[in-house]
Amino acid sequence: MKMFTEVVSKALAKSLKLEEDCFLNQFGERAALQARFNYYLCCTTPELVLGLKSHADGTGYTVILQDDVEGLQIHKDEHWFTVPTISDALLVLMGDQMEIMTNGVFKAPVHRVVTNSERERISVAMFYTPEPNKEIGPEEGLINEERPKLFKKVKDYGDIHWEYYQQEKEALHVAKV
Ligand SMILES: O=C(O)CCC(=O)C(=O)O
Ligand SMILES: [Fe+2]
Repeated sequence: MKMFTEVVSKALAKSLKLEEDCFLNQFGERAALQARFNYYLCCTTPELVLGLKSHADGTGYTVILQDDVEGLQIHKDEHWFTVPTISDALLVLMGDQMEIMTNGVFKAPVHRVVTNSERERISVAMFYTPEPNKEIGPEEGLINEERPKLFKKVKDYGDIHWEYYQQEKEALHVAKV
């Protein structure tokens, strides 16, 4: 997985015409990679019960492996879109900290998981987060007259995000200029 995050972080940097190690440098040598196994039971009233409430991740980015049962949905333009399941594919979902590092070019999508009455669902989410105590902030190359600096430097943003998540609040405004 470490190798995977290196490849992805470099590709993301190159796609924005930035120096390829810039995000890896922000994540730091001791960047954290934590896995969570999610098990969603069948639910007889899926219209009433969510598997996971709506949120944006506090990570740098999250790598998700889904089984063949749909359930993950992304919020865009006031609609929920179901993410298709593709066998053996890894889904890379931007987290708030990539939104900060890219000065808002990449957005951390709000997402949720719905339940279904016929099949249980399992997913593995790997949370890739900058190393503890390391300051991260917008890449200089993504700040200009048209796109002024949108975010301040922050550290341990994952902890701040968790506090807000518990209270059902979004945390990103804390990092806004
Ligand atoms: O189960 C999924 O597909 C997504 C899980 C998720 O969003 C999370 O664990 O933060
Ligand atoms: Fe998530």
